[in-house]
Amino acid sequence: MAGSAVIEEQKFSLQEVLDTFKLCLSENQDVYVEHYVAGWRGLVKFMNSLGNVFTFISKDAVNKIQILVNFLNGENGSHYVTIQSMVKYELDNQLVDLDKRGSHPESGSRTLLRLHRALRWLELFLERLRTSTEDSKTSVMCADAYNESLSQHHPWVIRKAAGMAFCVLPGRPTFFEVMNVGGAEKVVDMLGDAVPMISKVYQITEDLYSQNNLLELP
Ligand SMILES: CCCCCCCCCCCCC/C=C/[C@@H](O)[C@H](COP(=O)(O)O)NC(=O)CCCCCCCCCCCCCCC
Repeated sequence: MAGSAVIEEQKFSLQEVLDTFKLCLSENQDVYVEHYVAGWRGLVKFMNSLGNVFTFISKDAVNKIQILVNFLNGENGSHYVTIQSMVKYELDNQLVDLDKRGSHPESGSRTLLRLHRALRWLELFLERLRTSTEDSKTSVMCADAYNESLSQHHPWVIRKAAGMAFCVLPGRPTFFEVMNVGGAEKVVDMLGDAVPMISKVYQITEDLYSQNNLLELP
């Protein structure tokens, strides 16, 4: 029949995105920048599918992803394979502004730190989502997770804008649908699998930054 050759578009699934974070860890627990960035790309895609109000948030994430990809594909790319090698390389070569913004305002280390802080928000939000009930509000879960983490690093105006974005988040049923994982039970299973993985990547990065005194990079 004419027109019946429907092109099967690869449907977005949050499961695949969160699986990307599993690929982040090397055998000796180093974090691969390539997969870290791929995970964020998928999250941005998810966020954009929720509506235009979220583009001010995703734009910043996209910008930071691009900075890291440029390093990865640049002439010193071999130093940017893992977060560990990136931090070492940038510190050894004085490529990081440590106290105030100066000649290296967009180092890999400070750029990744911004995503790292956002990963903590994600971890807290997903854990709330996992343990939520039918009448739980995504906007409240999202705001609580944000206030407990990322908001502490944001000025008032950003906190205000983020708060407004949370208010227009779709409800739990729509949210689960867009995740495209299956019914609520499946979502809970998937999150039970994904959250510990994300926590692990978060913790390894946190320890690395803490050991090198990099948690407050400007
Ligand atoms: C699904 C709802 C999405 C809620 C997202 C919650 C996070 C709210 C963050 C608001 C950030 C506003 C944009 C501006 C940020 C920058 O000022 C600030 C500092 O950067 P600078 O030092 O270079 O100036 N940037 C940042 O903190 C990085 C923010 C990155 C945010 C990425 C958020 C991606 C969220 C992905 C959603 C996936 C949800 C999946 C759930 C099933």
